[in-house]
Amino acid sequence: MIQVFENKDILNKQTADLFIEKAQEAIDKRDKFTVALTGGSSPAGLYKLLASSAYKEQVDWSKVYVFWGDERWVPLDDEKSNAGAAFKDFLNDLPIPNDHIFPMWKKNIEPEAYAKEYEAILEDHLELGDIFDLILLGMGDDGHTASLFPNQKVLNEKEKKVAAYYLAPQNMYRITLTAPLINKARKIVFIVFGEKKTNALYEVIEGERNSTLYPSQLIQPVSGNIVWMVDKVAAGKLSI
Ligand SMILES: O=C(O)[C@H](O)[C@@H](O)[C@H](O)[C@H](O)COP(=O)(O)O
Repeated sequence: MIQVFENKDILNKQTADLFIEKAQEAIDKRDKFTVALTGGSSPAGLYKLLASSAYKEQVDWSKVYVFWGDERWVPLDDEKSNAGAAFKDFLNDLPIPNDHIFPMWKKNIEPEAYAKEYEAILEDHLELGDIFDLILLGMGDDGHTASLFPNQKVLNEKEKKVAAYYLAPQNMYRITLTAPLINKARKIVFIVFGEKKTNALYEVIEGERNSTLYPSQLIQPVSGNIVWMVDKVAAGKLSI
């Protein structure tokens, strides 16, 4: 499903409402809510809203478990850290127990080894070992999502739930949930806005099927429960 909003502010508000709804539903049914956050700049507005007084009281944060969809392999105090940004944007302001928050980075360990450790963490906390209640995703202007970048071997990963690899064009390691794991989520929400995304969004949604070039095409949850929250500008080339 694609939902097009007039602007980024309305998009963020609707996404915050959806987040709250999914959190309440999961807590009512299973007494916990497991969410994977996205990095990059797209979620900042959403995160700030969730920590604002209008939203904060609507969730029992003590039952929330926070993971990430992907991470740049840098310490949390590095400005490139997805986890570091999320702490600043909202996690520091919410009463989530520290041992419910699982950044995809740890010191004194190699990224590949931590990917294995992260799989074990997921197995301990997710229902049936791999079902997230909600996964938030952004999309790059090249059509990547999480750290599933065009032309990378990780796109073919079928066994691992979490993979780490050296991303040569960025000269850094990336760690990411793999597409098969992401696709098991109960609900996937993409957040996409701005004119830099217009072309890639068109290719991903309506272009030829080519997930090597447009990895976001790999994201098709088994539940069928995916929603693209997009603004009018990003949706500019879509036929809807
Ligand atoms: O670590 C990352 O870079 C991401 O998680 C990545 O997949 C991001 O969501 C897109 O690149 C969109 O980035 P922006 O939100 O900055 O446009």
